[in-house]
Amino acid sequence: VEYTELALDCLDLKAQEELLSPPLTVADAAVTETDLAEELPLCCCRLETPHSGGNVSSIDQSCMAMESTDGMLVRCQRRVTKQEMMRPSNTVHLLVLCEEHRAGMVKHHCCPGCGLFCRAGTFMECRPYGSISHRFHRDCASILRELRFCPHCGEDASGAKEVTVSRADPSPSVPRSNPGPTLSAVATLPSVPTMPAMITVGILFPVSKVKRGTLLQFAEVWDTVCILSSSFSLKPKKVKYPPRQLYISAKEGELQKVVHLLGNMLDPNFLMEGQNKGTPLHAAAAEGHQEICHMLVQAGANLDMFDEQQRTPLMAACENNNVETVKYLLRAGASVGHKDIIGFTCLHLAAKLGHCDIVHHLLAKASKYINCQDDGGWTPITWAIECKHKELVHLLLAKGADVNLRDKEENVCLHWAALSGCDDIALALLEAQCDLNAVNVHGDSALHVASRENHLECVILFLSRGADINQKNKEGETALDCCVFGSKVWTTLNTNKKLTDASRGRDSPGERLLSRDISRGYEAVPITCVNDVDSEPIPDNFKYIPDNCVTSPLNIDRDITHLQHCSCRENCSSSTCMCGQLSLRCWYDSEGRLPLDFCQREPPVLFECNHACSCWRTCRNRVVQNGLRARLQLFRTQKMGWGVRAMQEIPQGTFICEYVGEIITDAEANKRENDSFLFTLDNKVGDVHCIDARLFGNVGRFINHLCEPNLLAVRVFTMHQDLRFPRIAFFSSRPIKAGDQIGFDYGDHYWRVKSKYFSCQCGSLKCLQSAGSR
Ligand SMILES: C[S@@+](CC[C@H](N)C(=O)[O-])C[C@H]1O[C@@H](n2cnc3c(N)ncnc32)[C@H](O)[C@@H]1O
Repeated sequence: VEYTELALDCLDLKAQEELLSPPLTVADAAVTETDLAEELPLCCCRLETPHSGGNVSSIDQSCMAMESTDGMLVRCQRRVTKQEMMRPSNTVHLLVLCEEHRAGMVKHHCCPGCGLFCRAGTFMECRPYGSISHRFHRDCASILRELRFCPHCGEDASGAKEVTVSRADPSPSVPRSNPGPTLSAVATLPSVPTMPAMITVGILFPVSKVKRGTLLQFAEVWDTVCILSSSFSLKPKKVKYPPRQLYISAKEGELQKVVHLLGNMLDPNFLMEGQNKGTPLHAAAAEGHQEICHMLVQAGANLDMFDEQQRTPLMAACENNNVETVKYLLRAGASVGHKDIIGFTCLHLAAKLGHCDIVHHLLAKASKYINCQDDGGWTPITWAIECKHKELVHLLLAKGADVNLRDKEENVCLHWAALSGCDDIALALLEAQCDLNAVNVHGDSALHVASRENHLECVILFLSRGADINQKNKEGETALDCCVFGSKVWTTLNTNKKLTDASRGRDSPGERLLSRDISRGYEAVPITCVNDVDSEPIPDNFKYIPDNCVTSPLNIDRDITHLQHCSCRENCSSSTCMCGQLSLRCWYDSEGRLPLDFCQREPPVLFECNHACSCWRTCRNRVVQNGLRARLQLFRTQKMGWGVRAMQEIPQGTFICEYVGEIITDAEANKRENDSFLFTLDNKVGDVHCIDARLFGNVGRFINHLCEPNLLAVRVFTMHQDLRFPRIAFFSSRPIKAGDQIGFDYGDHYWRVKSKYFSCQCGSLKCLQSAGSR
């Protein structure tokens, strides 16, 4: 046997094709190239297929075997004597072989992964029956590793050893301790027409040499693979691969194989059984192979395909902290807001695992999901707290995470910090206005939780910030009752209780929490009720409702065909958005606020996008319909009965709440005895109607008149556009500080009527309606 090694730089691709394509193309064998692919990875080494006629003669036909010999690709040139065909792998056509290579097949010396004869070099060898050695390449076919059995005999491959076979003596094998470089079955071709018995046609090169760090253009790689694969007759569309191969190659990072398989029309959206029915894109994203992700996307992979857990490829990349892949998928348009089977978004996954960079990129792309709740009501920051990812907690706080959102058990973030015992996280949460006295469904405050968990630092922090030592949960237990008797926590709580009880006699009665949520969970954020003024109990002479209601029919026009609607395909914020040409003009900025120059003297009527629009439910022109988001508290005022105050800083233009009640006719309003909760829908169209919040209402019914108002009432239409019935929405007319009472101007007409009975108690130096000012 002679070997001729050729320098790579003398290759001429056209000559290569001419040289090798004709003898390696077995056109007549196509009929037998059937379902063998389905049977892989077990070999067909001893399966002979009679040639089905045609013009191949033993005189002019040379052997088609290809060998891998010490990293070189070598092709046999011997004459064949028998017209039987054999198939070493499903990656190659049926081959006519010389006697020596037929014998090699029978000995299982051909790798079923790539179809090369394992002549010399480093291979895996399985010896189930002592003498016969079954050879295959360790990294050649990922399917072999995946299935973990010898592709020749099906025996457990854990017994297989890596061996080095010398060129001179192919039979003895030596176990290797240090595996050599990974080989992939791709070769380049020579241009010299030398025809010895064996001819070297190129070198096998490691997959790792594939260009990294840049996204290869599909066409570039595809061309390369088409040319290279011609050496094996791997002509696109002629070989039938199992569809799962694409998933496996995508997972293994085999870029060129992926491109080749895509060229063979393997479905990029194939759902892989046993792998959560993920797609190849899931696999590549999970492993961080962004070049492969790109190839798959180019070939039509669905970016937002769900697996069995309803997770997308972006989620897989986030979970595995593959920052570059996440960035690629986001640029390609993957959706950030998808939820999996337990309500997790990408942000939840990244936050739970403490992947700061990923969270940062996700928020840069779509900050609106920062407070998205999973099926347990947990937001990304809840997970970050629970898992003690301090840096991430600070990042999420800086990006505006809401620390007072309640989970399904009505815990706020502080409860979870108390449970995890992270006092520095707890401190950051208190600085971010997390409610220290919030209680969950069990009536437990954060102090209860920290005491029960024996977290001394948290207990000290909460007490120093004024936590109520005497607050009882639903079992009637105080924090002191929850901790271990005699522990340091117990001593601390006990001392604090003695001091608190001793000072109680001197001080005025403290603030009483009358309700942790007057909306009974109907609003997205709870509205607490407190009284530190008198003994008045919580107002219970009305029914809290989140939306307007009727008690007799009013025939509101809800005909969908009567709705003005937009045709925007996106979120109504682009320069091409057509809403501006309709009454649906979007007034809201990217934060959902009215602009600073919004006309407060005569506010325009707002039309938000609706269900007849083409835009998404998440479009920018929807704020009031998304409901109350500001943190409010019902409190007992000194002179105006109940009032409402802000529990957070509120920038100008923010939607605060709606004035909700029973919609009635003007005639009905005139009949009603108590007019304290009437709001006239003075809309100048048809009959006049009012909203009466006396019997049915929301938090808006408790908002008092202020002569220096910080609220502005705006008429808004959302899901219907019957002009007789606008919704009344309050927006902040100036910045509001946490703790400030909120109020609007009841109007001169109101005070002309009411001043006979009482005067304004707003307490402002600029009060216009007090007894003294009239
Ligand atoms: C819509 S309710 C507001 C909630 C009310 N404070 C309560 O306790 O139910 C309106 C009533 O509140 C009282 N009120 C509101 N603003 C006031 C003000 N500036 N001065 C005095 N009373 C006021 C009046 O009794 C008025 O009829």
